[in-house]
Amino acid sequence: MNVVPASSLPLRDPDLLRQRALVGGRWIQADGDQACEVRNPATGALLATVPDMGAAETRRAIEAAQAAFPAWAARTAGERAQVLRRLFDLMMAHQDDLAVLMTAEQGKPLAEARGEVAYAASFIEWFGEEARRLYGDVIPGHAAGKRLLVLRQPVGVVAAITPWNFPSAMLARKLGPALAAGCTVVCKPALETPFSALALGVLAERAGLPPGVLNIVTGRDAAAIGIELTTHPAVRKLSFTGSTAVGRRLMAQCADGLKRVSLELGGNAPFIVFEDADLDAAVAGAIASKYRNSGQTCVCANRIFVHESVYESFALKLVDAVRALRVGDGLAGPTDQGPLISAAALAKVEAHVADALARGARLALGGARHALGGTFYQPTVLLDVTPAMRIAHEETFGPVAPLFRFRDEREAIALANDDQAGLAGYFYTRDLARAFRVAEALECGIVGVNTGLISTAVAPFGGIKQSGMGREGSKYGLDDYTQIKYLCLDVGGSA
Ligand SMILES: NC(=O)c1ccc[n+]([C@@H]2O[C@H](COP(=O)([O-])OP(=O)(O)OC[C@H]3O[C@@H](n4cnc5c(N)ncnc54)[C@H](O)[C@@H]3O)[C@@H](O)[C@H]2O)c1
Ligand SMILES: O=C[C@H](O)CS(=O)(=O)O
Repeated sequence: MNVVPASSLPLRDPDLLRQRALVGGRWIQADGDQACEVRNPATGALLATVPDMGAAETRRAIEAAQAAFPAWAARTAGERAQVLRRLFDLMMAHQDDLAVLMTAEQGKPLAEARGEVAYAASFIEWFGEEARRLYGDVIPGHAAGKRLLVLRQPVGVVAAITPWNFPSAMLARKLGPALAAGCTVVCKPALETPFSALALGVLAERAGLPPGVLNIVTGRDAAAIGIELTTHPAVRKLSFTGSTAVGRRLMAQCADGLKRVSLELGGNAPFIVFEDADLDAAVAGAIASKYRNSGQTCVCANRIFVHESVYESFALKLVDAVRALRVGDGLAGPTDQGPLISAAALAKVEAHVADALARGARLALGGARHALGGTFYQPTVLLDVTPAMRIAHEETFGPVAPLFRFRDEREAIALANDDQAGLAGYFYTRDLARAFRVAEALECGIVGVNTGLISTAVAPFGGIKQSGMGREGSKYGLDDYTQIKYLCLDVGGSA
């Protein structure tokens, strides 16, 4: 097996590239020493391997997390906060190496990868601070001598399953609140992108996280690992980020054990350009929202609705901006767009474009595989798209901007809400009254008004309808990892 030696990646700290899983504070192989290959999606080169684990190793990871829970939960909030602060500092100190690992395994531009590392680290920082403010309540008694207290306690062992598109941030968005609350974690990263998670495991150890508090299992049989994570009685909560189909299945698997579940699922974000919009700002917002991570983003603009009176001028401006995007291998030089994660992802993008063109859409730019080959796809703009096309109701997860027309505000809202997804929505207008009307009418969990970038650790991130439940980030993000305990004390009547 011609494994690309770790030294072939420009890492200052090669130890961050781990080819072992983390269970109970030990870096281990799979029980049968079998391993999975991980390849660079930009070049197809073999990067390294990770253990091909299954139910047995996952069970041991859960047992390690269970054993570590009492001591970690008993640490003071300040002690947990200090460990999280050290982890934040280490992530930022190793930002460049973590970004190289991410671009190598996921393909995103290096600048975006650096940005994701900082974004991921901000969740660790934010929840390290929030750990100290995990307040309860004292409630005025309902009867003489009664004293009522409300405690917020950690839920216990948390199973975290994360996707490949933001391999560091999607894990940190769970690790931050879970560890801050006093929970312990068993994480299963996507097989396409395990190294970002494993590198976080290395830094967590260096930050002083005790053995067994964070466990990371890898393997090609996600279903087998998932069944263990969703049915083992010691797991009290599942936090999942990924497709709606898998989220639905995992929620069902958690039902028998009545495990707490939070789901960050698929999106189909509308991006509405009203007739009074600042078109240059709207184009900049559309580029930022649509083409970030080559369109492989849950909150990216998946449907762009433009008022008929500005449709042509917006389309011309957008095409000019998309034409300037630099496509390439993020480790070979400055780029704005990388490869898609897999051949299957490429096929879905091609199918959406073909279906739209077959049903009457016009191609304004792109529309074919990129000359770089592999899974690179040309940044694409489609015109005259209608709700009859697949691209209107399926998450494309690729660099394709489909432009729809609308006549008035009522129609725009109806078109935007005509979907089972409800994660993010965006619109551009200069009218303040309209901003509130439309923001309140959109059926989604996150709304960007005159901006295409909404993601931050300080705000609640999550969707409604088929886009999931629960929120990650913000003070609300702790709710998913804590449970309320009510104490009723009878301290006796007056002296
Ligand atoms: N809402 C959000 O915050 C958010 C963020 C990122 C991605 N996503 C969504 O994730 C999807 C893309 O990511 P993906 O392709 O990795 O999604 P996916 O659902 O295929 O995989 C997500 C994770 O689940 C694992 N998995 C797959 N089948 C499983 C099973 N049966 N049991 C246990 N684990 C299983 C995968 O190995 C991976 O780790 C898109 O739909 C995107 O919108 C949502
Ligand atoms: O893909 C979904 C991620 O949540 C993207 S973001 O970076 O959090 O916006």
